[in-house]
Amino acid sequence: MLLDVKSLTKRFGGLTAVSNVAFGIERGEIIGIFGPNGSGKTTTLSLIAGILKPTSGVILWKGNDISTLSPFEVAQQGLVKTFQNPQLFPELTVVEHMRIACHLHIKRELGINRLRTLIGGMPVGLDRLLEQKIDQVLALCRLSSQRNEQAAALSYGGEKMLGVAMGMLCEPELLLLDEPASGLGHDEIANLDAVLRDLKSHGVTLCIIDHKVGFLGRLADRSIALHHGAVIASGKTSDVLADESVVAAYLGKKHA
Ligand SMILES: Nc1ncnc2c1ncn2[C@@H]1O[C@H](COP(=O)(O)OP(=O)(O)OP(=O)(O)O)[C@@H](O)[C@H]1O
Repeated sequence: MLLDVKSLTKRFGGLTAVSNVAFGIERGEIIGIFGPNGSGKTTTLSLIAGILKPTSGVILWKGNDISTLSPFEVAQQGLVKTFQNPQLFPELTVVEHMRIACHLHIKRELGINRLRTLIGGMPVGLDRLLEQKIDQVLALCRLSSQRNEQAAALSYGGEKMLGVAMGMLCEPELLLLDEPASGLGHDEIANLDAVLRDLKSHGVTLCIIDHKVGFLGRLADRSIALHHGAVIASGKTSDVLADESVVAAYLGKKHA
């Protein structure tokens, strides 16, 4: 098991946002997390990514508890979270954003101590390697033709894809995606679907939260459904989406 979440609970004062959640992720799968607004999806991803600390429970990554690590340390382990709305610099180009995102890659490649020696400039060859890596990831994310465009010129879908591409430069083993399809049109969702399948075929394990049941229903091998912070169904995605309690949670009991 790559990731094993056990009895995960997060309280904000009197509100229990995540309640005793347990699930596992195997290498190479796409896992979907469904749930209506406020059901605890983002909180769960933020706990896994180290952005929030659990009130109780453990998060095992390859058997080691990572629940007390900082987001940076979690990312170094190979778990990277993308944001629903990536914070971009409007005047910087796509490729300049990618270069900024390379810092973690450099640290992993050379080790933190070696990074200190880079302040005076990169070792010969490393910059070329990084540019190659950037080109590969831009191609994978269908952003090559926009490499020299300013972020301000990107569509919303392009901005979100750049967020995914920047996450990919951290070389994730597990990429956590927070609502990658929200706000996207039909063609952009089809493009996203193709990119995420390509990432999977390149060996990246994906954990995706989204409201778009059609999109995630097609993509996710397995899913969990949350309601009021608790898991109400888990298993094969089609079974989870057909589950009576999941339908009731989304549409209200009288429609279920
Ligand atoms: N930092 C916080 N402080 C207090 N309450 C919070 C905080 N973050 C989230 N919550 C609450 O925890 C609950 C779960 O929120 P969360 O954002 O995880 O849900 P979600 O399923 O991702 O919702 P959405 O689909 O609307 O993004 C909500 O009631 C929310 O208001």
